[in-house]
Order: sequence, then C-alpha cells, then structure tokens
Amino acid sequence: MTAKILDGTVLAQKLRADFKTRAEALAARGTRPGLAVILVGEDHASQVYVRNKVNACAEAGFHSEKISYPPDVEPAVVLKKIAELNADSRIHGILVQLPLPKHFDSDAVLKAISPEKDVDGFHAENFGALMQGNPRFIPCTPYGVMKFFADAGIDLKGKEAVVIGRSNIVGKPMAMLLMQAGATITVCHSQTRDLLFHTRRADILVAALGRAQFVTAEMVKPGAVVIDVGINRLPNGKLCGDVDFAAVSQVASAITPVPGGVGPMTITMLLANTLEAAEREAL
Ligand SMILES: NC(=O)C1=CN([C@@H]2O[C@H](COP(=O)(O)OP(=O)(O)OC[C@H]3O[C@@H](n4cnc5c(N)ncnc54)[C@H](OP(=O)(O)O)[C@@H]3O)[C@@H](O)[C@H]2O)C=CC1
Ligand SMILES: Nc1nc(=O)c2c([nH]1)NC[C@@H]1CN(c3ccc(C(=O)N[C@@H](CCC(=O)O)C(=O)O)cc3)C=[N+]21
Repeated sequence: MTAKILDGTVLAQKLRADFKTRAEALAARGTRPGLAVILVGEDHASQVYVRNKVNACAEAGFHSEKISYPPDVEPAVVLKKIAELNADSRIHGILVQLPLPKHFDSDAVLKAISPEKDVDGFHAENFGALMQGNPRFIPCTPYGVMKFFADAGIDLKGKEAVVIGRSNIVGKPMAMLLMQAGATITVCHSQTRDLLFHTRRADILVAALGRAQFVTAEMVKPGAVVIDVGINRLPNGKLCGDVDFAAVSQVASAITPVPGGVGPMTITMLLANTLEAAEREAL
C-alpha cells in the first residue's frame, strides 16, 4: 500500500483563504486582528517559527508584533509586558514561545496571559475548559491535526488512537480531542513498557515525541493513519519528523510529511484562534 499524503501546506492555504475574508470583514468594522508573539532567548528554531508566524499574520491581513528578550531577562520584565498586552486593544492574541529558559516558571507566565487572549490554549482555565469538552481556544497543533481528519473524511468514532507523547502542548490535548471525537485512546510516553504492542494496534497513530525517524514500518498496523508531529533537525541540517516517512508510507493508508504536514497547520490554527478572539471582541 502507498499512503495518501495529507498535505499540510495545501490544507493550510485552503483554510487561510477564508481567514482573509473574515479579517477584511472585521477591518471594515474597525477591528484588525492582532497577535503578539514573545520570544525569550536566541534558539534558532524558535526564531524560525516565530518569523513564520509573523509572516503568516501579514499574509492574512493581521496586525502582529514580535517582542524579543535576551535569554537572561528577568521574568518580571516579561510579566510586565504581558500585562501591557492584556490591556492593549490592538492585540487579540498573545503567544509566549515555549520552552522558556530554566529560571522562568512557565505556568506562572502562561497564567499571566488573559484567558481571552490565550490563543495557544495553554492557560490553566482554557486547558481545563478543553478537558471538560467546552473549549475556548483549542491548542493549535492538536487542533490542526483534527483538521486533517475532517478534511480527509477520516471518521474517528470507535477507532483505536495511540498518541506517543504526553506533553501539555501536544500529546495531552491531542489525546483529549481524539477521545472527544469518539476514538478509544492510549497515551504512550518514555515509561511505556511495550510501545510496539500499543502502536501496532493503532488505527490512528500520532507521533509527538521529538525523536527523529523513531516510528518504523514494523511499529505501524497496515492501513493505519499516521500523523507526524515531530520536528527534528538531522546532523546534515535537514528537517525530519518522528516517523520514518519512506518506510511507513508503504504500510500506512494516510500520512503527514515533515516538513509540510502538521507544522503549517499549527500556524494556520494560531491564525484561526486569533481571528476568533478578534471576532468575539468585536461582537
Ligand atoms: N509540528 C508542530 O507544529 C509542532 C511540533 N512539535 C514537535 O513535536 C515533538 C514533541 O514536542 P513536545 O510535546 O513539545 O515535546 P516534549 O519533549 O515536551 O514531550 C515529548 C514526549 O514524548 C515522550 N517520549 C520521549 N521519548 C520517548 C520514547 N523513546 N518513547 C516513548 N515516548 C517518548 C516523553 O515522555 P515523558 O513524558 O515520559 O518524558 C514526552 O511525553 C518535538 O519534535 C517538537 O519539536 C511541537 C509542537 C508543535
Ligand atoms: N507557545 C508555543 N506555541 C507553539 O505552538 C509552539 C511553541 N510555543 N514552541 C515550539 C513549538 C513548535 N511549533 C512549530 C510551529 C510551526 C512549525 C512549522 O511551520 N514547520 C514547518 C517547517 C519550518 C522550518 O523550516 O523550520 C513545517 O513543518 O513544514 C514547526 C513547529 C510551535 N510551537
């Protein structure tokens, strides 16, 4: 079997066309959607993502601000900036790029963001609402993954879904969304005893562990849908996912590539959440 490629760049373009129209309608009523991105430190990959986010905003006709700090900045300085952005009527979404340097209490920083502007959906209040099945903002990466299923007509009801990774930004909300869509979920992590046993049962397999080409063909049930969230840089400088794409695409029925899969959809859903925040405010 050769898997159908779930193309994130194509799906992102499809969804973004609608954002532009909605942003224009809002602008006509005097509101331009605005996103602020805070970046602490000089991590190269983070700078690339933040640049992509800012460019995507410009293309969709959004206002955006990038605020950068050196790695040794005092957390109080960042908290003060967040308070200013919370009160700034031009800003509808605030994103603090994670991970933060070790001297930061990340939960405290995320909690400082007004829940109405927390377009990542990481604030405890929003995360809790998501768990209760009543989300205000769905975290962008798992939200983007759900769009692949909807677009490809993949029904999740009764399916066995296995997520590798249990982080707050990907694995945990991903599992919750899959469960709410009717799948039976298994969440694997570094302490899982027999990973192969679990992955081989998966109708839907989501890899979000951050290990280059970790998921091999033997770990995948023939015909499974494989979603690759991982973004890893190989020693040769090339980007690759958590899945051995060449081998797994021979057994899966559908698969997302890296680059060009989940990554562009994450940015797309960040725009979607920012637009929604602006639309709610303009009501
Ligand atoms: N495409 C996109 O838009 C995005 C991509 N990413 C990428 O996704 C990947 C995961 O990100 P994130 O969730 O933030 O990463 P974290 O490092 O926070 O979490 C990784 C998870 O994978 C688990 N894990 C690690 N090694 C193994 C293993 N050998 N077997 C089973 N489980 C394992 C960890 O287990 P434990 O909890 O026990 O430590 C942990 O739960 C990264 O490559 C990241 O770059 C992230 C966000 C967005
Ligand atoms: N508060 C917060 N929110 C996040 O959403 C968040 C974060 N912190 N920290 C880091 C991770 C990672 N992440 C990515 C987004 C887009 C691509 C992306 O667009 N990737 C392109 C390639 C980009 C490249 O060339 O490097 C692709 O896969 O095709 C990747 C990774 C968001 N994250």
